[in-house]
Amino acid sequence: MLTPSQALAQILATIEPIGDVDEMPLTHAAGRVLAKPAVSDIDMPPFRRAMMDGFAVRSADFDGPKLDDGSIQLNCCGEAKAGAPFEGLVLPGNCIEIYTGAEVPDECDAVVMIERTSRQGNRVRLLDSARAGQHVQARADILAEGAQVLAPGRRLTPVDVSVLAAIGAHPVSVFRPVRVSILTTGDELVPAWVKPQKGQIREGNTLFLAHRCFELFHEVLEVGIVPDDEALLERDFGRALESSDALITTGGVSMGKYDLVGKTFEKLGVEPVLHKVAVKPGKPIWFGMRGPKPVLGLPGNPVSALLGLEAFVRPALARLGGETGAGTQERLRRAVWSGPARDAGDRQLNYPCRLEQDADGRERLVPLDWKGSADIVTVIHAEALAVLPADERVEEGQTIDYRPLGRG
Ligand SMILES: Nc1nc2c(c(=O)[nH]1)N[C@H]1C(S)=C(S)[C@@H](COP(=O)(O)OP(=O)(O)OC[C@H]3O[C@@H](n4cnc5c(N)ncnc54)[C@H](O)[C@@H]3O)O[C@H]1N2
Ligand code: MOO
Repeated sequence: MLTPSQALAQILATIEPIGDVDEMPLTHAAGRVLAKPAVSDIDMPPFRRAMMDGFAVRSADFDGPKLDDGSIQLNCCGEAKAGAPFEGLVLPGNCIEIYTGAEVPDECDAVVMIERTSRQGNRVRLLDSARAGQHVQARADILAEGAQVLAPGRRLTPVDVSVLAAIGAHPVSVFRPVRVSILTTGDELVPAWVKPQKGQIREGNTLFLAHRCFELFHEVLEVGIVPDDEALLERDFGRALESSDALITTGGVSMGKYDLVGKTFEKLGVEPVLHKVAVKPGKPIWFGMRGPKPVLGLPGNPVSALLGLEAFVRPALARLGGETGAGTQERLRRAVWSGPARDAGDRQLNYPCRLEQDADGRERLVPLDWKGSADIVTVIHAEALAVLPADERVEEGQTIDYRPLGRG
């Protein structure tokens, strides 16, 4: 059986990005994936910029004779404010009043903060001597015109969008979002608003999966329950596959007589790539492709579906959507196992934990009292899934990987 890392590598190697590009106004660009390099059309700042309110001076003026208290006097010959530069020349012995963000005149090379000055009419006394460059930001100090700020494949954050505005990348070329359908199978399943009768359970997997897909900026087209009936499965999976870029299902992928999902996928022309991964929970995951469309059958147990989403579906959809960065990788961090020594068994064990910080600031994984892959209730309190490697024993105090749970 494949390890989770091997399975993910195979999934990522199989999926090609959709590649369709939209031109988006920056007001709607956060969460979308950049399709072309973002290059600055300006220097940042575009001119030498005052970083304090005060007086723009020629630092050489401070080399001359000083008053008894060490200060010097200059003549104030004008002002510059953000958006309204000083138009004249600042001759030796002169300064101008200047405000934060304003352009520093070419003749000046320093700004003295207003707090270190006193003024009477046009006579300004400067208590501190000025070092060349003081409180002046050089042109293009932050960024030069023509520099690439972001590479394609990046899912844009709110900070990115603010930078794209500053460099003139509006509208911005982004990949269109992935359209995904999410279906669950099982004759026992009823929706949240139905009181379960004998043998029935309320289903929540589709809601978890759909909300995670929203958080990950995908479009969710269809969400629903399909009974364990070959004809209905074929009809509903087939319809969802026609309209969507990817199909995610949950339930019906293990060995029982009514586990019809893999069989239905194959009837619909989905090419199988893998079935079963050495991971607990989540073992019977099914993955295949119909043309360019990934099809992922997750197990029905709710925590198995969660593991499948975090470990495989999240990176798979990120790749389909054109992402190239961390979103397409396994999301793993390191922390100290703070439970009793534990054997993982023959599959990688993903165990729900709280995350705590010890006195030294190190993160600790505190295992919850979890009842296995059907127990999603305990996972309410989990911030992480500790990753206990297959066929190994993890001792208390040992540093191991974990999968963070949460929005990212
Ligand atoms: N003989 C074997 N039996 C099982 C194996 C195996 O290898 N050999 N694998 C086990 C493992 S591991 C898992 S995980 C489960 C997965 O089973 P399925 O994917 O076929 O899921 P179902 O049988 O349809 O359902 C399992 C469980 O989850 C509940 N469920 C289903 N859908 C939902 C939903 N949308 N929301 C909430 N709960 C759901 C369902 O009622 C069942 O209780 O198979 C083992 N068996
Ligand atoms: O792999 Mo199953 O998901 O253990 O419960």
